[in-house]
Amino acid sequence: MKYTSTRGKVPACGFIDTFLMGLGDDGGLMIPATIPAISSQTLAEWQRLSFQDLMLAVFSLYTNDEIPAEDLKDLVYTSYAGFRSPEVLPLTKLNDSLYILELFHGPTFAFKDVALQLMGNLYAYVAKKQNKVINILGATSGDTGAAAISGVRGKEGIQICILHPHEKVSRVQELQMTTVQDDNVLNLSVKGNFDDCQGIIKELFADLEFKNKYHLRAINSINFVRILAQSVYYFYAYLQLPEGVRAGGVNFSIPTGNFGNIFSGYLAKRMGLPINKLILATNENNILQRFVHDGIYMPDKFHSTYSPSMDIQIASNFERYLYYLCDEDANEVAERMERFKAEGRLEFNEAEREKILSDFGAHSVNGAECLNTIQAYKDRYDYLLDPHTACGIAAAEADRKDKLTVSLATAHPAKFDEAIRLCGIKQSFPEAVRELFDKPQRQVVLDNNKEDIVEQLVRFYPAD
Ligand SMILES: Cc1ncc(COP(=O)(O)O)c(C=O)c1O
Ligand SMILES: N[C@@H](CCOP(=O)(O)O)C(=O)O
Repeated sequence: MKYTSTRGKVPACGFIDTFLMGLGDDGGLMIPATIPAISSQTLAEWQRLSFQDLMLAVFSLYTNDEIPAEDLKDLVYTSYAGFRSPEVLPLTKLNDSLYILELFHGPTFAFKDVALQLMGNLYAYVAKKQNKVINILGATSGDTGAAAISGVRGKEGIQICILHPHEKVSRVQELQMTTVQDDNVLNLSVKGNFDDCQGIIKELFADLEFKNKYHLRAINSINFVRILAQSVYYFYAYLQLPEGVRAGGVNFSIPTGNFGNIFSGYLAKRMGLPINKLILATNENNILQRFVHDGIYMPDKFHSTYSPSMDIQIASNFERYLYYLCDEDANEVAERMERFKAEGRLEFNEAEREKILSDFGAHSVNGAECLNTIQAYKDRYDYLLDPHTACGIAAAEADRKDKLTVSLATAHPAKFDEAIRLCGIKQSFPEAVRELFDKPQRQVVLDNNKEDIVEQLVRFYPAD
């Protein structure tokens, strides 16, 4: 398996080089040159697999034996040993047509742990085996940062710096990141929003001299390994459904911000998983819902919402979908991304709009609908949704009512008690969350200014 970039200017490379490169060196996003096809017979054989073994089965189609099978097995089993559920990601039935896949049983209570525990171990493995310097640089609206830090804290040969938007993450998210005292962790709290943070790190990754001098590595979903690891749970959810129930294919509803999670579902679908529609749920930051319904991709005013992790305008992985929408024509993608940069919008033709609507459903959930959904599901099922998951559920109800849908629960409600309390619900926190409130914090607060951020990075990262 070789990997290439959506903009076509990166020479074909292998799995580990793709992992280390993160953002494509031509500014595009890395993707497999061909997507492996999973036959219905293979899918049937995967039925018996645990989540860990399914992860191994999927990864082995992509890793070119660059990681010996025994080592990969070790990495995978170690990564999920700390999850609080024996199934790792349990599937809960709410009613005959609605299931919830709980992705929040990892150490930081969000779906990001699924990929980032593994990526943390993989970085440590590559640092040791290939004697590589691993200086991770990431941007977060709250969850990626906490999960990435948890995946690498204290690990030899790895430094991690995470930018988060100052006072725009939940209290628990902030504490999860900033109470970590390990010397290999730096938290920069930037007076801006997530798009500002992501914009700065993308500029730094695109500056190849800086990227190479400081050995910058990515943990955000610009890194293809994030996408790949997340694609596995779509297979896992499907295989856990009773055969008779899933016979006509499955819809997935996905709370969406950076388009990484939903693109992982799209990858699973292209591999052959019988997915009918991917339902894209946004909050008021609804650029992606407008893209699906109006055929125009154009950022709008930034909104602070009850689901802060999805307060995103520029969705990184949109470019990966664009690549497939353009029939894998990298020159066309490069040209459209240039146009987007110059004009701030992209418009799609009739045929493309039809294609988009055949892949995705979409619903934008406002604050009242989000809180009403949390209240309704507490009353109806005694099930407490976090506000992001509530957006996914509201979208499933709006778009696919009574059609078999698996809704992804992307975070534990304890991370977003601000919204839960507004519903008049008092929840009890898991011990690992409760104890955060007594710990000292460590972070540097900065203006939204690239030079100040670079100054911090240069001081923090070992260079050549
Ligand atoms: C809890 C939660 N739900 C949903 C999302 C959106 O996922 P994505 O950015 O992959 O679209 C995020 C952030 O990524 C998140 O932290
Ligand atoms: N919601 C995310 C934003 C970053 O997304 P990523 O999937 O590209 O890491 C977060 O919680 O940080």
